[in-house]
Amino acid sequence: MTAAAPTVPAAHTTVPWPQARRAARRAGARTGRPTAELPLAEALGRTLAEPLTALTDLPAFDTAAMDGWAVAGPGPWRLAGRVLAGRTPPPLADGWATGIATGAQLPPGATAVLRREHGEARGEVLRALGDPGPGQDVRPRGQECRRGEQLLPAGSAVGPAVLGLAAACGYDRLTVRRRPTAELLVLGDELCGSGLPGPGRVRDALGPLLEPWLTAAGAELLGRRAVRDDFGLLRDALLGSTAEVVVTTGATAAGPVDFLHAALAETGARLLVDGVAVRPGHPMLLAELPPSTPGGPARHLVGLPGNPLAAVAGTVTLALPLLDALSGRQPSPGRYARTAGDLPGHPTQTRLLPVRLTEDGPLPLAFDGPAMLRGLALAEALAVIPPGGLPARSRIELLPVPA
Ligand SMILES: Nc1nc2c(c(=O)[nH]1)N[C@H]1C(S)=C(S)[C@@H](COP(=O)(O)OP(=O)(O)OC[C@H]3O[C@@H](n4cnc5c(N)ncnc54)[C@H](O)[C@@H]3O)O[C@H]1N2
Ligand code: MOO
Repeated sequence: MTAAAPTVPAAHTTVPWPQARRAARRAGARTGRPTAELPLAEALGRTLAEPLTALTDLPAFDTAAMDGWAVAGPGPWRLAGRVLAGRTPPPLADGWATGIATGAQLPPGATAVLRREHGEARGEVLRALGDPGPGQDVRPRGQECRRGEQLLPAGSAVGPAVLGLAAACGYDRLTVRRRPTAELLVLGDELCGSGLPGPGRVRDALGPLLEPWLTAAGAELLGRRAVRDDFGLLRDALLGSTAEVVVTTGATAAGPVDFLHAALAETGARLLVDGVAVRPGHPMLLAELPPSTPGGPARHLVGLPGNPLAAVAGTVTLALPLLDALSGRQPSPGRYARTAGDLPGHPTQTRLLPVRLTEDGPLPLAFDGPAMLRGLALAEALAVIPPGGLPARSRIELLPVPA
């Protein structure tokens, strides 16, 4: 039998947009995160749980920076042998030179590298076309870092460059934050998961959009479920989810079958954000769910409005800052640009506008209605227009779009 929904008004104690974003970050930062030690390739996209400290001097030995000759003392030199990369060379006595390759270890006693194009070898004698000063074209041991030196702080995102640096200084594994688990619940009887939309039927656009976006934002997605417009089914879906972050779409407003507020009240959830002064997306919400096991970690629910661009606004405002904090990432300083012309705003609410980025500044795109994705699909950012709008040449914040 279908459970009757208790009457819970969508209270919508609307907060300013910057405050909502901060609340989401704070909620995630309060939650302790377990760590995992993973092989380098698996650490990609995670966050460092500990500072990255050099395990060795870099370079680990005095290295030839150019192809040519390692020389000891001033020239001309007597020439003997050669050193290739990967070998351990014997010492070089004063007045001697030996052929050397870029990346090879400098022989003990060598004072510089003479580039091939700067020297002339005749038989066993090497002359310089201009004497190399001491240390010329040598990368001295420890030039980039010393063993034990901190290279990156905890909280740094692990991208390909961090993997390269970690490998260069001797890491096989990295200690990273475990990814927060997430589940996506797509609400709405009118939605269909395949084929053409028809009379009264709407294709679920948010499942395909949010799944990869949340994953790219650091979540380990446990699954996506379609939930019918039924109070009991929604309540049970919330109670049954084990995810640390439950993301719902739709049912945030006060329509006849918008059961999200009622279901949250029934599960004992605490609303942290209930309505935000932003267009689109104002009915978005953030709640703290009771732990799925007594004493377990805090869980959260992000309620995204059903209108697709409003859901995108909810994602950048609440879901991404929450996932960022849960992933242990340091707050990013943000991206900014200068506006070309005036950008009109809402009198009291922040506007989030899909824009293209041009040399002159961000340019608003057409088809930016709350139910539309056509503008967003061309957008390179969402521009943040504070209440009242922005005059030309203003600094404007840019938020990420799904990529
Ligand atoms: N009386 C009022 N009505 C509404 C208000 C309001 O302030 N007073 N706010 C409007 C705004 S703004 C939004 S946004 C929506 C939010 O509604 P819900 O979160 O309850 O979402 P639904 O009613 O379930 O759906 C709204 C709309 O979006 C379509 N939808 C839903 N899910 C999907 C999906 N996965 N893929 C594509 N499209 C989806 C749905 O079919 C509806 O057209 O409320 C307004 N109403
Ligand atoms: O917040 Mo609703 O976002 O505009 O359509």
